[in-house]
Amino acid sequence: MAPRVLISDALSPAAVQIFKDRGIEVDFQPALGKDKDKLAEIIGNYDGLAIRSATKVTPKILANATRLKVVGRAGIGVDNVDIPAATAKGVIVMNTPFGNSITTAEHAIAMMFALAREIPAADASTQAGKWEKNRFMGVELTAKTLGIIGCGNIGSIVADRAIGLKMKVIAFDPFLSPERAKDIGVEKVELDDLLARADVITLHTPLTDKTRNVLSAEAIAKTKKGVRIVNCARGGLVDEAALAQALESGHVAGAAFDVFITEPATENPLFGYPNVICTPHLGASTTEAQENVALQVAEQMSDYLLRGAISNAVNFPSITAEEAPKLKPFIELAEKLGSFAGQLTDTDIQTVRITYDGAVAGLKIKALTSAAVAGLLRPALADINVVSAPSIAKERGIVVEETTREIAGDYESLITLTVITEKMERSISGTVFADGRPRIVDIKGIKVDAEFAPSMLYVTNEDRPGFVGRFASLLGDAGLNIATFALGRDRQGGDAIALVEVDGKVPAELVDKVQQLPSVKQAKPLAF
Ligand SMILES: NC(=O)c1ccc[n+]([C@@H]2O[C@H](COP(=O)([O-])OP(=O)(O)OC[C@H]3O[C@@H](n4cnc5c(N)ncnc54)[C@H](O)[C@@H]3O)[C@@H](O)[C@H]2O)c1
Ligand SMILES: O=C(O)[C@H](O)COP(=O)(O)O
Repeated sequence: MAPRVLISDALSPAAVQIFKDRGIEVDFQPALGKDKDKLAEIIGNYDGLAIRSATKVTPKILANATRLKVVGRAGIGVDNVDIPAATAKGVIVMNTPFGNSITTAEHAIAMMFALAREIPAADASTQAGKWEKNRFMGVELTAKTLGIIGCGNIGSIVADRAIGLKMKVIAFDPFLSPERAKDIGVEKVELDDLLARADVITLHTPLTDKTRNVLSAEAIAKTKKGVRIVNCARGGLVDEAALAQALESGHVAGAAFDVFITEPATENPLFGYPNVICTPHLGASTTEAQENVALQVAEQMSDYLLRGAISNAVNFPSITAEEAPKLKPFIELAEKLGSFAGQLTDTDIQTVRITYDGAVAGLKIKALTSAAVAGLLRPALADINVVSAPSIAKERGIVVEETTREIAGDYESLITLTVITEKMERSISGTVFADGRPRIVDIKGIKVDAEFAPSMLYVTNEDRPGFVGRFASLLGDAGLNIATFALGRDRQGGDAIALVEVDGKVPAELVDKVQQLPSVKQAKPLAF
């Protein structure tokens, strides 16, 4: 069945065409994002959801999203998506981190000019027939100091444009390296220094617990009298009420805001001041940027839904379209090794150790580890998948350790999964043969050679004569046909393992009977 995607925001129709061209069914309902009840009602019909900032992907929406595999944000900020809830549900969240950066940087520069020359007010006055030539006295930007808070993709483009305008650019960004600052021609400063020196301050950070109210009343009080403030990043970076007071007192000469604490902003403490300019979250709204982000998100979502390739996901490592087919059989192996161990482990798991030997060590092991953990926990938690597994393991206090050794041993690639509980430590190893099928090659240090089958019986016993005959008779008496039979032992008369593939489900009574055979230590049905 072809995957189905819902576009619930005003994306460029270019996205619709991409989905169609890739063979994906698409519903384009650009106003639906604002109707959360309707969205919750229909989201269960879709494998993918493409959004901008109007659609809020809440736990309630996700709870109804039974088929959803991917949320694609045609833009940068994913603060309208509950990432932990999406991850817990196994939904990939991806964005397009660069497609609208230039456009947004240009909006910030436009806002700075509009503030410096009071263009909106002058326009309104002129068109009202007033010709107030003496009312509007602007400031020149050349040689002024621009303070950038957050000098990432957009901040550094703003810096580049401002340098072109002959401004002095200073930046506060704890993650900006001195080398990068030098490369882009900005002076890296501390926040207080920026506040004291900047004639114009522009914000370009995401909204996090650390950046919320980065321009608080206290910070605004430290700014230069006559400062102008531009926010084209996120509402909440500036304390709007404190800024309104500073505008009132004349300490701040003007403010230009594209983003607000509450959006859509129909009322706001900043509204009504003559020296405030507001736009309705238009930073990314140019034909070019919207085309970029729509095309990119549709390509990324299609690649994931059709080929398992992951790019720009905020909750999973990237997997390219070339890597995806190489990873696929090892993801299956890792998940099945995890499942094997999970079906045999009844007590609380403390640690999972996964070792990658040989060629597999060169692949994206994060994805393989996630698959192994998903397989391991699935017997206890049916809904888990590779996306949600790491966070669920963390939540349960399970330590996940990974080791890679690129030198191959007996096999070109080998994955060994070790589960440690309070009472025991159990390891199982597997590989992928040339036919692409995963095999079990070692259980608890005992060599075996078996495929993972839909119905299996796993038996550990003491290596004594007579076991195989009695065991096979019990299966025969129960009318259960043996498809394959793998045996292994650590030494003559030591510990032995039988891994048997059978046609049909293993009845519980049969498991009890096998368990009672002399020399049997454990009998357990397994399903893959
Ligand atoms: N108005 C719009 O329409 C619009 C459009 C695009 C992006 N945005 C927003 O613009 C913002 C910046 O986007 P970007 O693509 O440049 O992001 P980015 O991740 O490239 O850059 C963000 C920068 O902020 C810095 N930062 C993080 N925490 C900080 C802190 N505590 N103090 C100072 N700096 C800090 C980071 O180190 C990084 O360099 C985001 O909030 C994004 O959502 C808005
Ligand atoms: O984070 C972003 O990309 C911007 O805020 C743009 O949001 P929009 O797509 O709703 O215009």
